[in-house]
Formats: sequence, C-alpha cells, structure tokens
Amino acid sequence: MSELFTGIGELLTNDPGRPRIIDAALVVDGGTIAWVGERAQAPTADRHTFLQGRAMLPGWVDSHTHLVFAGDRSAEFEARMAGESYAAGGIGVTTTATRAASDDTLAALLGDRVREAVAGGTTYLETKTGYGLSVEQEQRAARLAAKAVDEVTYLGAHLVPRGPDGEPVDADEYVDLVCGPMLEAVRPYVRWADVFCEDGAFTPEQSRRVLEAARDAGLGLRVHGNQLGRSGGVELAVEMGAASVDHVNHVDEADVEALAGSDVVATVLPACDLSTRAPLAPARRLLDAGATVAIASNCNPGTSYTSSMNFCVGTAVLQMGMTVIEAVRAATWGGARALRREVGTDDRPAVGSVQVGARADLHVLDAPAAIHLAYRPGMPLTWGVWRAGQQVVAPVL
Ligand SMILES: N=CN[C@@H](CCC(=O)O)C(=O)O
Ligand SMILES: [Zn+2]
Repeated sequence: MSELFTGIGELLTNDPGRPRIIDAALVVDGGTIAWVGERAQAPTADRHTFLQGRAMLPGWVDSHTHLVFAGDRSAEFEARMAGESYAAGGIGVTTTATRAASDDTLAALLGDRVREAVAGGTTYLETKTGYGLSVEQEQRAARLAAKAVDEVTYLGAHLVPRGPDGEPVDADEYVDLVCGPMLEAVRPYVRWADVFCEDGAFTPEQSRRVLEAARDAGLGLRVHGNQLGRSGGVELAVEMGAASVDHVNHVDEADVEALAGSDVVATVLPACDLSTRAPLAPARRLLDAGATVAIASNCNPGTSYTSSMNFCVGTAVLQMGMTVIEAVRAATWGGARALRREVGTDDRPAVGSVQVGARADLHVLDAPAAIHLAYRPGMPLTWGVWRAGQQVVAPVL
C-alpha cells in the first residue's frame, strides 16, 4: 500500500541537488521512498497523511552509542561538574555493574534505551560492547546488542580491566585476548571493531594490533580518537582506512588535512563534549577543509548520558558553527556514511536521506522548520517517526 504525505512545510532531503523543499510532498511504497517533490506535482496514492505544515527530516542515524550497560555514574558526573576531569578509569565502574546484571536485566535496560532513542527520532542505531571486558561478558553484550540494534561494534579494547582480585593486568596480554579468543567469541554478532586509542586506555601500537586483528577477521574498523589529547587516533584511523574516527576534540592542521584527504568520517559528539567540559570538536574547521562529518549521541553512562539526537543537532548549530542543513545532514547521511550504509549494493540511496529508493525513515517535527531544533532547544519537537514506512512514534494529542 502506498502512502502520500503532504503539508510538509519544510523537507530536508540530503539530496545535494535539492537539499530543502518548501511545501513538499512524498510518497512511500513498500517501505521505501517512491517519490519526492513539491506538493503541486504530487501523484496520488492509496492513503494520504496531511502534516499541517510540519517539517520532515530523514530519521536520525546514531552511529555511536554504548547502550549495553547497567548502573549509573551520576556521582562521577557531579564531581566533574565541581571541577574533576574525565578519565578513562570510570569505564571500570560500569564494567563491574554490567557484569553483575543478569541477561534479562541487561536486555531490558538495552530495550528501554533503544525505545527512548526511537521516541526521539532515531531510526537507525549502532551500539558497542565494551563494558564486559572478558571473553564471556563481551560475547554476551554482543549477542544482546545484535537482537536490539541495527549495527553492533566490538569494543573489547575499551579499557584494560583489573584482574579477579582487583590486581592490575598486563595491557599487552589483555590485547592478546582482545585480538584472539574474545574476537572469535564476538565475531558472529558484530560488523565493526573499535578501539579507545587514548592515554589511560590503549596506545597507538596496541590499538593498531587490535584493528589489524579485526580487519583480518573481516570486520570494519572504527576508532575512538583524540578525545582527551592528540592520541594518535586520527592518524591511525586514516592509516588503517577506518570508517570513522570519533570524538576528534584535539586535532591539529595535519589531522584535519589527513581526514579531509581520506574516506574516514570525523564523528563529533556534542553532548559528550558538554558533559565532559571538553573543547568542542572543530566541526566547522573539518567541514571547511572538506572532511565528512557525522554527529552522534555517544549515549553512555560516563561521558554522555543522552540519546537525544535533537539535542546533539541543536547543540551543533548553537555551539559548533554548523548550519542547520549541515547538522541535520551530519546526523543522518553522515551517520549512515560512518556506517557505510548511505548507499545500497545497487548504488541507490539506502539509509539517511529522503530520496527515491531510500528506506522510508522519516522524522516529523512539531515545528515548521528544522531550525527549531536549535531555536527551541530542549523542547519535545519529535512529533512522528516512520521506520521503513511503518509509523513507530505517533503524536501525543
Ligand atoms: N571514551 C571512551 N568511551 C566512552 C566513554 C565510556 C565511559 O566513560 O564509560 C566515550 O566514547 O566517551
Ligand atoms: Zn564512545
């Protein structure tokens, strides 16, 4: 059954030839977009939905989250707001809480977080392991994640965990585990591997070993890089041909040029930057240099406990010098590109755009234009969400 949407006050498409259409219409057929254009030219369809002048965007593609966890770190956050700095060690606190949770509890927590993300307009979602940090626990996280989200990333190399009696573990021996039995255990459930290349986590050499092993196992690569300092993560991501390097708070001109000259997506995480009081990632500089930028929530209990992409996009406009069209593109097409899902095998648009042939993932705002995401920050602007043509969030009337 086909469905015609009219009364779209502003439609953002990510079609470079026609990024914004005023007074638009759209036809969805069989879960994909069949027609896009101005209302005056719209064809007929089996059903008709009139949106009363509201704005429509592609559904958010959140390409970086850590949703498989138990516990909370609000005390750590409160201390940070009182002047403490963020350090990687807090990952161990969440690892302890996550290991102690039953499968059912962890699956329920994950399910709730996915529902929250969808309620906020997210229609395509990545999440990572990384709070298990043992063969068994990482495999459990990957298995649960594979049932709940679209893309799963293996992040056994998140932190070197403590031993059973709280004793330090040799980092290189832990990397052997990450590259060997742990990788083998998670392999059936994951498409990506990631590494936290940073002081207090993994050195560039250790990170390279992890990425090489993952690549040899057929996984795509991602890097947490340059979050706390110039960690070498950007250089490594470019050298290894990773799909994305995420955080990028501390970059110099050479890093920016390297990203601009590569296929590596620079993923900025505005909510994380606020929550850790980090220097904001230089999204404007990256865009001006020609790099591809994605925006993601980085939802996790340590550095960014929100899955609100509306908030991330509003912040990118308010604080990072992005235009609303750039920010929406980065949080939709950019995220899809970071996951290598922006086009399908047939080379047609697949995820993250409102173009003919793309999956009908649609986000309707209770506002006439997308700029309201920054103009009315914090307001509940998500009005309706469609995933592959099926309405998954209906307006509260
Ligand atoms: N930086 C590394 N990992 C997460 C934070 C994890 C945590 O502190 O629990 C991030 O992306 O910010
Ligand atoms: Zn992260």
